[in-house]
Amino acid sequence: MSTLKGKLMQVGQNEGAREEARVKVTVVGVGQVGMACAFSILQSGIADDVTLMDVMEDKLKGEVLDLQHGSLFLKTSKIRAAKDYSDTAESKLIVITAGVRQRQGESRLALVKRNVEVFKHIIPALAKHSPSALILVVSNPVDILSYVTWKLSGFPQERVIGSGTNLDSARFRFLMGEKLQIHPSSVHGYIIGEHGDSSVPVWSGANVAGVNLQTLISELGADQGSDNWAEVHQAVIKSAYEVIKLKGYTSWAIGLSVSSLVQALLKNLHTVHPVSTLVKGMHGIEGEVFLSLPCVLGWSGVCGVLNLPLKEAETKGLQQSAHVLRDILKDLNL
Ligand SMILES: NC(=O)C1=CN([C@@H]2O[C@H](COP(=O)(O)OP(=O)(O)OC[C@H]3O[C@@H](n4cnc5c(N)ncnc54)[C@H](O)[C@@H]3O)[C@@H](O)[C@H]2O)C=CC1
Ligand SMILES: CC(=O)C(=O)O
Repeated sequence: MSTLKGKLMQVGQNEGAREEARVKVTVVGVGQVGMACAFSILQSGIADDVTLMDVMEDKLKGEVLDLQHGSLFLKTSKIRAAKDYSDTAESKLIVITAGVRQRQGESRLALVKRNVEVFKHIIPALAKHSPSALILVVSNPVDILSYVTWKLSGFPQERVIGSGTNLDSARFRFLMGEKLQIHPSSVHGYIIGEHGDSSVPVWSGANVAGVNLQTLISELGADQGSDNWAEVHQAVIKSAYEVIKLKGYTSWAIGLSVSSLVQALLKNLHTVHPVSTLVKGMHGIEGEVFLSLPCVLGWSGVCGVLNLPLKEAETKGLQQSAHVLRDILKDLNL
């Protein structure tokens, strides 16, 4: 007997093609950050298939259903829940947000032991089912967990990317913009190093429309500066602590920032973003460590790392950041 579908239309020969996603993105962890990332990625329309995964089955089911009910307003043909790792197979990009988050006043680095254990479970399985994927790590401490992901996946370094200081740099540009009353997209500046307390502001490169701000105020960023610009970096460091104190977690800004990275990667944009990558051999850093420097992002992952002409104090700050992270890495038994 003919089905309603059969009566409604001539079914094409390649009917199954809708099932074959060309660009599949898996988001692991459907907590506050995972859902903000998933929502921003869906809004961008960049993926044909967004697959979500979590150990909390009901929460996962509920989140996926809720998103599916919004399909009418989206341009992603498949939104699904992964029952097991095989459902994540053939992902082009995997965003990892699984794990615990900071409690009020807790540092990102304090999460390391708990989240490394989570990663030991999930990374080998994800890598097995999507051996050609790019992995974008968001869980904290993101620099440490990017290194852990690189080791556990066996992937080449360019395919493991940490969201790193992309968010810190967005906060930096927002805060500088507030002081100058200019939109953040027109205020340029990078935070490099650890996504966290030892991050380094590159004051020497801060500019608006190519006008280097340190040529206007040479002490820009120094404690004794006229406008107290040093407070801008302090505010960047305090941002997460402040938001966590007020609402319990951070989510929207990281979701938007991850979505912009996902677009750079999947659209092969070759745009430059401060993300966490293996920096061994750069700026006098000898050991294997992931931290953020401006990277060119495209279809193959990190396509290049910029050689920033840093001032001496900035290089020292970056080396100190590397030292903080190396100290933690040496205690991990991977
Ligand atoms: N890199 C960055 O800039 C930022 C990173 N984060 C980090 O993102 C992470 C997630 O934060 P939230 O979403 O707020 O936490 P959350 O507690 O709301 O969600 C975490 C989710 O991970 C899931 N999960 C735990 N173990 C899992 C496993 N083995 N497999 C699959 N899912 C698993 C949990 O069930 C939970 O749903 C934290 O580590 C947080 O510190 C948060 C904001 C910014
Ligand atoms: C929690 C965190 O890492 C952030 O919002 O920066």
